[in-house]
Amino acid sequence: MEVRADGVAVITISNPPVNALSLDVLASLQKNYVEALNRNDVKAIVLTGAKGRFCGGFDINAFGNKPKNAKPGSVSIDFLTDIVEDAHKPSVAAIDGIALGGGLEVAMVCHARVSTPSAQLGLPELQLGIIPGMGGTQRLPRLVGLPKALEMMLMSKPIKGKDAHDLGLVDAIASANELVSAACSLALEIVEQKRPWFKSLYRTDKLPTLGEAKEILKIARVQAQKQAASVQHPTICIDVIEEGIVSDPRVGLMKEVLSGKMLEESSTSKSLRHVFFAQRATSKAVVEDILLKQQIFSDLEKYCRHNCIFATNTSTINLNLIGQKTSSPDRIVGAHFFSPAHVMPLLEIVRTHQTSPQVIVDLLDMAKKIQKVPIVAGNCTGFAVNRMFFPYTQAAVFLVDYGLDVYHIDHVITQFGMPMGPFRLADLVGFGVAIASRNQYLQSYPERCYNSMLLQILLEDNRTGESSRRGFYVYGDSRKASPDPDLRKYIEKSRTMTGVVENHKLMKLSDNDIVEMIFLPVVNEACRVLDEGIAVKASDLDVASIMGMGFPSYRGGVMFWADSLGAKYVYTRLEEWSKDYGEFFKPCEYLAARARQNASLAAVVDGAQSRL
Ligand SMILES: CCCCCCCCCCCCC[C@H](O)CC(=O)SCCNC(=O)CCNC(=O)[C@H](O)C(C)(C)COP(=O)(O)OP(=O)(O)OC[C@H]1O[C@@H](n2cnc3c(N)ncnc32)[C@H](O)[C@@H]1OP(=O)(O)O
Repeated sequence: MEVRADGVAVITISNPPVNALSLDVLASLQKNYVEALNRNDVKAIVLTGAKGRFCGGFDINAFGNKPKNAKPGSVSIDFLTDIVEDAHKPSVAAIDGIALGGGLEVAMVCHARVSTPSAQLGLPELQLGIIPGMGGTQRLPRLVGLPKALEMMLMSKPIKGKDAHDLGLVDAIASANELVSAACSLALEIVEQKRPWFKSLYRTDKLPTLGEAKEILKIARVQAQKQAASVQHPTICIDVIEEGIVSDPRVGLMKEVLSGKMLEESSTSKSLRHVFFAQRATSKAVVEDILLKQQIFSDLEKYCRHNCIFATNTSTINLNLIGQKTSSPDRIVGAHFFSPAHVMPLLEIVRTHQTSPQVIVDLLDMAKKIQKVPIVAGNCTGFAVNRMFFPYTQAAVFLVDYGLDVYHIDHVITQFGMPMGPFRLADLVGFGVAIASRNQYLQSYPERCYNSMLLQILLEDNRTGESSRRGFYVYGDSRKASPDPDLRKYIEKSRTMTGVVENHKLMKLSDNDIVEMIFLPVVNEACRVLDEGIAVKASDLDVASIMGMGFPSYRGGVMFWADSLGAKYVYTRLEEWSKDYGEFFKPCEYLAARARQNASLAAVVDGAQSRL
């Protein structure tokens, strides 16, 4: 929320890629609204969406995952109607891109709407086997008339902003650049009583007489029965609309809430929501299957132009293998996005020895166009970021195997500045992915992997991380991670299987020692990445660590931070630990050379030839 000098509070919904109303977003929207309504420096409110999209509706993932104790109507009635629509300050929706489902419903709760001409406005809930559940069944007929509202809802048919303006659903049209300022001006005109202050729920000027309404609804029922006899939600939608016209719009709101809750639990809605996501999954991450990828690139080569770039978002398959069935190795390149791709800014552009410089330059250009931060990496298991960070979790698990507490380690690493500790991250990534990646590194760098049984043991007991609500932590309804006392038995089993016993020296490590035992092996591997030419320069690895792994930017990135300790100090610590705990900590030659010359890790020094 931003409060402008003219007294308008602009609240922006931001939840890429479609600004869906997740439970967190709804809670945040309500919190910001209450704050705006209470602030003396706020006269009016404008609600808009980030990145050219107002809102794609309620978060479809949230269906079936709502808090068990959620009061029916808490959003539709208590918040949207009683707080927003009945507020003593006007709200205006500034709509660009999309206002669909709950997104349009929230816009209709506002006292006016400004839209770009091409925006899509609609209530497509029936495509998901449900009905609008934030007041749309009551407000849409009162804004566009009953016949048009029935068509938009029963056909799930959106309309464009310019048509919505003709219908009276939208009060003004503006270009994308002028949208928010136009909405602010309109809001202030309402405050100054230069424009009417409408509450959509109570408008009647667009409604037909009761008799006409009953006739229109009767015809709609017949059509709904003809078009979709095997499902009930279209008829229920008509019943809810009718309730609000025959009785009272607030009674209609409650009927909408209760009907929506019942439909949400129906097998029809569960099936249609599955189809919604399944349709989008068909175009997805082709699995990490080397033969399938080889075939795809071989087929693409037959049909694409001679200068078409063949990029793959692989994170573990050797690129040289992917292009094996093509005669265009110069056009094969890796484009490794970090999950979630629509949020994480980093893009690893991975070249083989045969990738042409032009392809690299073209991808660097594309990266900028899609607002990503590119780093160029060489082709090896894990490329640059995942390669240098593979010791991160392994070092943390090593410390747990030898007696340290999982939750204390996560706390220390979070205090150091990471967004979350290695064990919370492992839960988020999921143990299946973590084990698959570890096996790749075991295969490529066996001499310096620490191979614990802990993850495997947890996975075998169906503890897969956050997705199964049990990993290193346990997870409640709100995704809150809580320590799990049961974890101890898995750690004991892991120690027994690997013959490891608690180490009292390690158990006395200071917090700073814990940070260094986890991050200095990462620095060591980053030095190898530089030594092998996988990364072009140390500062690229600083950017990669910050943007790919969340390393604290105020420490300059992983290599800059290591330089603040000094190559000699880093070398000495690793050398000590390798004597006590093995090859996992053994410092590489690149680091040794710089320690000898007390040089920066970014420096090119004589006498330190790459072993490649
Ligand atoms: C505070 C505590 C409260 C507790 C109680 C809460 C009670 C609340 C009761 C609410 C009742 C329901 C209210 C409402 O009426 C119901 C709805 O709003 S249902 C949703 C309605 N909206 C839609 O149906 C729109 C669906 N989406 C689309 O049509 C298209 O995605 C699009 C928006 C037109 C964009 O199209 P494209 O650009 O082609 O992009 P994609 O389709 O590929 O989508 C991109 C990406 O986004 C994901 N996504 C899209 N829409 C949603 C969504 N609504 N929810 C979640 N995710 C969505 C889509 O899956 C893609 O994901 P990816 O494949 O990239 O992972």
